[in-house]
Amino acid sequence: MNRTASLIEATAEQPHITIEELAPDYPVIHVSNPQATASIALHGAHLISYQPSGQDPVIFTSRDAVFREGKAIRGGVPICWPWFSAHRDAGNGYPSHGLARTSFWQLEQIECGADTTTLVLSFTTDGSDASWPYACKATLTITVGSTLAISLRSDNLSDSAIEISEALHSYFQVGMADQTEVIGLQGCDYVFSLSDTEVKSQDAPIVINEAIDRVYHSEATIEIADRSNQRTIIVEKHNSQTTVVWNPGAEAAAAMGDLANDEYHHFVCVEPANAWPNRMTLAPGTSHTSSMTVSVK
Ligand SMILES: O=P(O)(O)OC[C@H]1O[C@@H](O)[C@H](O)[C@@H](O)[C@@H]1O
Repeated sequence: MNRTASLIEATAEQPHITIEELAPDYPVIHVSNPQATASIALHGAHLISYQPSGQDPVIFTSRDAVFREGKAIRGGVPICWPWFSAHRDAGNGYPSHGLARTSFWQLEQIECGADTTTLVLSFTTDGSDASWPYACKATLTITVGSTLAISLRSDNLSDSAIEISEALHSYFQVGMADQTEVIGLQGCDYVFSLSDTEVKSQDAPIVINEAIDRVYHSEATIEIADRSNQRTIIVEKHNSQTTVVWNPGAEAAAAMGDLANDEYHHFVCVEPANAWPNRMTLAPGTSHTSSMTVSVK
């Protein structure tokens, strides 16, 4: 039985769930409950849309996104795990942002409540991949309701300590990025991407009016003030000590085959993470869970 048929069978009794095959053997789980709709690709456990009732979509996915095994989806909430950004042996050509976002996950559980739908998905490594010779497990819990909650648990299943970095690489939809402020990182230290070592301090809310790629040391709640849509997206974090803010700007966007040229205007990535000085060291048999809750006001 292929992945789509298995998912259709496993979710047949679930009232909020329909399954669509976006590409051969590439299923997407659509959620529709009284409070919101959402879609999650089994590939990467990748949330590709979230829209609370009566609101514009909160999550952006490119109209040029590619849905194919081994290719990361442009937009949504890519799960960067078990490493964020370049692999520590980047010279080996290992993929950016970890193995999990370009692999199929397992659906473990679905719970349909009155107003919420919760999905639990997992991805396990057995140590056989040269880029990640460790046994560990990621468990992602996504709750779709009037708010969106996503938690990522990392379990070290091996006999030695493992260093893990991660991000919930969320693409938030905005009317116009250059009329959007990211508020909440004032006073925090940051670096320009992870290749830079000079630490700077953020002195004011961030306006997304040029290419930006900054990694902040911060646990703070973030507000994305979208002036053109007259709404604010609030990102609350738990056990996440890093926040990445990214938008490619015009030039880099034009070079990306899976992002239409004008689309960089319509999202900002605010990524709850544990990276940079906040990589996690998990002792054998231990776990760590980080999470975010997204709401709109
Ligand atoms: O193109 P990718 O692999 O999805 O990465 C997009 C961006 O993701 C951000 O998290 C990184 O800080 C950027 O450096 C990177 O360019």
